[in-house]
Amino acid sequence: MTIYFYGADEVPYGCFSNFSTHGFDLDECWWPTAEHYFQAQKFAGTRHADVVRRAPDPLRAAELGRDRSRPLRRDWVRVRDDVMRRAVLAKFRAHADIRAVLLGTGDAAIVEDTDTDHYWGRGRTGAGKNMLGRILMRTRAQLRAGAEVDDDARGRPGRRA
Ligand SMILES: Nc1c(N[C@@H]2O[C@H](COP(=O)(O)O)[C@@H](O)[C@H]2O)[nH]c(=O)[nH]c1=O
Repeated sequence: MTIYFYGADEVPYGCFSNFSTHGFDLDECWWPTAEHYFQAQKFAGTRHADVVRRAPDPLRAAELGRDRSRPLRRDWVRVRDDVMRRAVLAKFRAHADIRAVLLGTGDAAIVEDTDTDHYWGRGRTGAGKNMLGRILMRTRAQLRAGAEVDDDARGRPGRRA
């Protein structure tokens, strides 16, 4: 089975979108959405990162992050997947309700269903890299493994893969 998502308002999988309003603490700051965190990291270490963090909504954060009149950090292409992994993990760690939605997808494939993004999503042809979907699936596996560790720590038998 494959789960497709895109719009943040879709039920039940809109919470997989980086535009969903599920904030979290990371790097000693509060981030209103994963999109705010992701876009701000393009300018990490500069004042503009904080401008992006304080954007009124994720769409504005994305606009600010995509504004190429501001220089991107030089290592962006190398670090962007890790930035996205950290954002997605922090988001799902912070919210039990959406963590349950993610864990409830079992082993289904998760795909960001966008025509326009061939890297984070499936892209126009469907052959896109789907990095956001892949990161969600990896996060799901990490959260599942973490739950097993917690079970063990409380002396209960943990499920093992
Ligand atoms: N969901 C969603 C988008 N997609 C998001 O855009 C981000 C990639 O940005 P960039 O690497 O700057 O092109 C990433 O979080 C991807 O999931 N873009 C939008 O304009 N609207 C939207 O509703």
